[in-house]
Amino acid sequence: MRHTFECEGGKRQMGATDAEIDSPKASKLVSEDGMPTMTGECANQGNGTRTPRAVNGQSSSKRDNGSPGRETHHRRTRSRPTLPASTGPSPDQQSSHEEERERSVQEGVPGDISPDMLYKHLIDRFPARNSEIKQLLGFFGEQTDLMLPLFIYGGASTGKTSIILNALRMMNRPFAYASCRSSHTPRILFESILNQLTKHTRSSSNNFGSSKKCDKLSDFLGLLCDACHAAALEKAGAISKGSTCPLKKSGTEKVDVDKFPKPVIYLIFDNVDLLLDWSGGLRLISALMRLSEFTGMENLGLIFISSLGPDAFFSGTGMLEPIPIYMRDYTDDDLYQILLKKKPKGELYSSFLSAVLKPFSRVTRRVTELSEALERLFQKYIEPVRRGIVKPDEQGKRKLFSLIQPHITSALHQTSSFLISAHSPQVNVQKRPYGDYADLGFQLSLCSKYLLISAFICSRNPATLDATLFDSTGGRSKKRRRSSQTAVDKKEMDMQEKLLKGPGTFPLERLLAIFSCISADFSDDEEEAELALMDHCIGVKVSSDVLMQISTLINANLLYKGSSDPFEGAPRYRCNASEELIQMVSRSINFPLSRYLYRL
Ligand SMILES: Nc1ncnc2c1ncn2[C@@H]1O[C@H](COP(=O)(O)OP(=O)(O)OP(=O)(O)O)[C@@H](O)[C@H]1O
Repeated sequence: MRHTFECEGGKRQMGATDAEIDSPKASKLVSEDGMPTMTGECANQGNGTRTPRAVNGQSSSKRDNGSPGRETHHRRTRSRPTLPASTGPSPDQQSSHEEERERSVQEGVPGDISPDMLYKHLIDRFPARNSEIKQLLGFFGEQTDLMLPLFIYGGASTGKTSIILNALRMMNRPFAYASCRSSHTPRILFESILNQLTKHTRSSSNNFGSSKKCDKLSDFLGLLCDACHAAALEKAGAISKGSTCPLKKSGTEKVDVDKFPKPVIYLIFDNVDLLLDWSGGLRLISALMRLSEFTGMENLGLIFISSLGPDAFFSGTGMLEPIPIYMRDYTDDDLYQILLKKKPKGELYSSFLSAVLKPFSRVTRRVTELSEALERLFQKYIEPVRRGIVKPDEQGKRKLFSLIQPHITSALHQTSSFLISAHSPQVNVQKRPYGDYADLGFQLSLCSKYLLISAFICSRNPATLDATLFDSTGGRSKKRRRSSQTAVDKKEMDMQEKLLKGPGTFPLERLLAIFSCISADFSDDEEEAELALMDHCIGVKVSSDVLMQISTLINANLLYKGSSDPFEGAPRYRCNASEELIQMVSRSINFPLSRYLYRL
């Protein structure tokens, strides 16, 4: 089939996100000055030959040493409009986290940018991601280079989405983005992609409707071909405006587009791990992976973003796996660099971070959550400097630290309670006033409640006390020795230090041992059946049931499972729940928590 197009620049910005496109206010983003937001570009290969990308991520075109690509065409600078603070209500409205992310994506985008500058800008914007960014830019190559599907995976808030979207925006590549979190049915997912490719803005004038109704994959394939073709033509039109490009024609003269390589249209599917919970989700993702094959469009750049690794999707399916790119978790040093970057001229912030980051990063390692939690504490920290009571010199910093110390523990507790309520829809604490806690019907099973309490005890108490608190039959030792004043002082200091460090980690065996002790003594008639099951579970061989409950607690972010210790070889766990929450859980099952907690 031969296609023709008119050599005119696109009138609107390509690759707008769900939030932009679906928002009633999105039209503002498109072209406030009535000018096209795409830059005039000219493909470096005007001879119609395509450049397939090598699997190692390097385009077959030559690259500068250490740089992700080579400048081969001219770009015009164009300022980009910023996303409004609130995108207003829309059927596809994204969560505040996603809105924040979209805003960050829009941050100062230079227009006329070489691959070297692009790389430098990205590693500056996203510290601790140098190698991943280099790898990614290698896969993108030039704008007409074909790309194998990419599978970007890693933990929450590791920059997977922001880095991809930032890179594509800065390269001014055409793309459509859909998150399976906000687009929670196949229909919304398909329509969101089509809306973006066809520049359709949902607004009151079209009753917030999509460009096309599309709830079947077969319909999507057909409509996607047309939408991508239109987007490619628009991009090629913009390319043809470059003065040295063989595509350049004057006015509205028709050009045979099949003679020239089509620009790659990138389709980004975010949070695809959620597809595993959709009925037929696995089939859908395997179809999405093969979109190029099903539509016959080789110029599709498919990018899948997931918090689960490829094994969760492709293991044993016989499917051709996309190229995996792993975004590793951030270390404390990485988090320090990232947070510091957000505070220019942050000398005081640097010493503040050195003092408090460690305990907070044990509660959450998500960049946005960490920076929000620390910001509140930082305001307290610098208050004496603002009021002129303390000077920001070395001595002053020590004073500031001693002043902030008493606030750290409560800030940690506040943060962990807030995060638990935010991450666990079942334990919806923040919507209830404090007095209602006792009435909250926890959706946790009895077994999970005991496990959670056991985890809290493990995290709170030193392991050396286990033998004192729990005797071999599961009972509690009532013996208590009187302590001297010095011993009490030492204990107090130890305890303060422990609280400052945040909840401690423990091995699975310790959790199960304490679980077995505390669950043995407490039962009533109503709970007998479940406890009987528990007794069965905690026999010599721990059944997979208990392990499943543990993994549920991990998924709800109530329990944290670390990576394996290189010496012990087994992962260590930590309880993320606040004392307030654990007390609530204990009350709900009449468990005498205070008897088991190490206090002075
Ligand atoms: N290396 C980094 N430097 C600066 N900011 C970062 C970095 N990594 C993540 N962030 C910030 O963290 C926030 C979350 O990032 P992003 O949404 O891209 O992560 P994600 O891995 O896609 O998360 P999720 O899996 O939850 O969707 C964004 O505000 C982003 O700017």
